[in-house]
Amino acid sequence: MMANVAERIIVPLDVPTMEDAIALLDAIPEVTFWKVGLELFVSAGPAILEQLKQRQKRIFLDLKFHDIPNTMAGACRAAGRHGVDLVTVHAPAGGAALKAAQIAALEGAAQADCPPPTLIAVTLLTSISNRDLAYELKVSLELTDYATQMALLAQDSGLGGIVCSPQEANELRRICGDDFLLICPGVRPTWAAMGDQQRAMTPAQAMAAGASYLVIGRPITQAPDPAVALQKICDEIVAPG
Ligand SMILES: O=C(O)c1cc(=O)[nH]c(=O)n1[C@@H]1O[C@H](COP(=O)(O)O)[C@@H](O)[C@H]1O
Repeated sequence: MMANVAERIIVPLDVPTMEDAIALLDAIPEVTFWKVGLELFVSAGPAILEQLKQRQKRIFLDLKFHDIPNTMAGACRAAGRHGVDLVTVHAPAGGAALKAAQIAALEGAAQADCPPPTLIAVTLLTSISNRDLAYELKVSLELTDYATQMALLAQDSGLGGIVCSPQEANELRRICGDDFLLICPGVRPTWAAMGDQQRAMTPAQAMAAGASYLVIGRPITQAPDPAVALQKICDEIVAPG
């Protein structure tokens, strides 16, 4: 039971250097699924992916591509060649870009003779509040309606899933069905600081809402003992207090 729960937690390597990343990998060997994001990929490059493969880890390459179709396709083709499990794009890039990205990711994987990644689209960043959406981004839809439209755009474009807040997960699971991956960041145990997350839920609530995987960073990585924090989160998911 515990092993299954831990396997559904993706931990981001949100650190500045390869050395810091390796120190984190060594500190929590229990983590099976790691996320490589913008900070580390820009600093360390694809070499970090090799480190993860050597350790037989699953890899979420989170570079959140958002560009015109031709550029998205090129980036996703290159990502497909890395043999990673998940790759992110931004849903508001539009249907043509998402479709081109999906086709190109499969082409890249075939060229490199590796398993194709699952492409997932960010619906609306979990750092955006209801108020930000309306007043800064000038989106007149209700937040859940907007996230739903982005999720359906991703699904209709052939992608395998989305990144969404746990607050929308219940509704998006109902609408998109059981075979669609819902990856949920914006996860905070009651004992952790919110930081810049605006639409968060606890790990147990996020799982109950229908998340396929939780992305949990600072509550684990900034804890005095990351392994203890991970265990505490797993315990809280199995037996919510
Ligand atoms: O695509 C993501 O992973 C992502 C999307 C989103 O809407 N919100 C979000 O927080 N993330 C990522 O999830 C991680 C959350 O980290 P913590 O806030 O430290 O738990 C970060 O690496 C973010 O880049």
